[in-house]
Amino acid sequence: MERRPIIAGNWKMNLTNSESIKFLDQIFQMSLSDNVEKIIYAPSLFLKDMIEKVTTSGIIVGAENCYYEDKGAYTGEISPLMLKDIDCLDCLIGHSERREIFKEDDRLINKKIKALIKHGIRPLLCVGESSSEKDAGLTKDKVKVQIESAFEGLSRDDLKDIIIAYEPIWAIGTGITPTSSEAEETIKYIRDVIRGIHGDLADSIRILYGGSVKPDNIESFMAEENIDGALVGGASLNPTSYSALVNY
Ligand SMILES: O=C[C@H](O)COP(=O)(O)O
Repeated sequence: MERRPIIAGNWKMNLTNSESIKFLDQIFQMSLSDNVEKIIYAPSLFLKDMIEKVTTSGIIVGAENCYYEDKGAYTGEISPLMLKDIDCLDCLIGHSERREIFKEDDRLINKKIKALIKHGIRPLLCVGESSSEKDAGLTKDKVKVQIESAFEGLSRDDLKDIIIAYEPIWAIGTGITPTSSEAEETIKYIRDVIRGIHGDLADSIRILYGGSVKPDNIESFMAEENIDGALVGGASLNPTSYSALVNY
């Protein structure tokens, strides 16, 4: 099945507001492939300005995180309702930095996915193993549990637009990556896990690879049958390298 590739940037806590606007001004001058879906997940503070600015550029702006309640006494959090109100219809969920530093577990991530879907916001769910889990041969067990817990209580129709990113934690920001065939093997396995839950949804769902993706290695990942794109941290912060990734 034909799946449109996605190149998604995750800016994390890096650029300032003025740098984010400068990034967009620069990228608007560059020619970007229409064959690729382009998403930038940005800090919540900049989302409204960025969404107003991207208009017809073909770039989608998403949030890096959100809470699962609509409103209430949750100091420091933002809700899916708030995202929807500013036309932010994409959100990263379960990034390993959220899981590790902010102690988010699979149950919380499942609640967040349900809340996003309820509001018509498309989640991009991150999964992946740590270095010690990899060394212990637990990669497949880990991603299976993460996918099954994230999908719990959700129908095939609920999940039709979800995007998955497989990000081995040991590859994030390290310059070390699995080979493209190792990433392909795990991503193919994730597709099989999805097939076990929701049948042929597995054929249409887009699964990205993330972890030290750069303009000089993107092609090898994109050449793999089951890898539908990349979730990129560091190399998405600069318009020149982000555009090189989009035009891989
Ligand atoms: O969400 C993106 C990933 O954490 C990858 O980050 P990186 O490209 O800087 O390794």
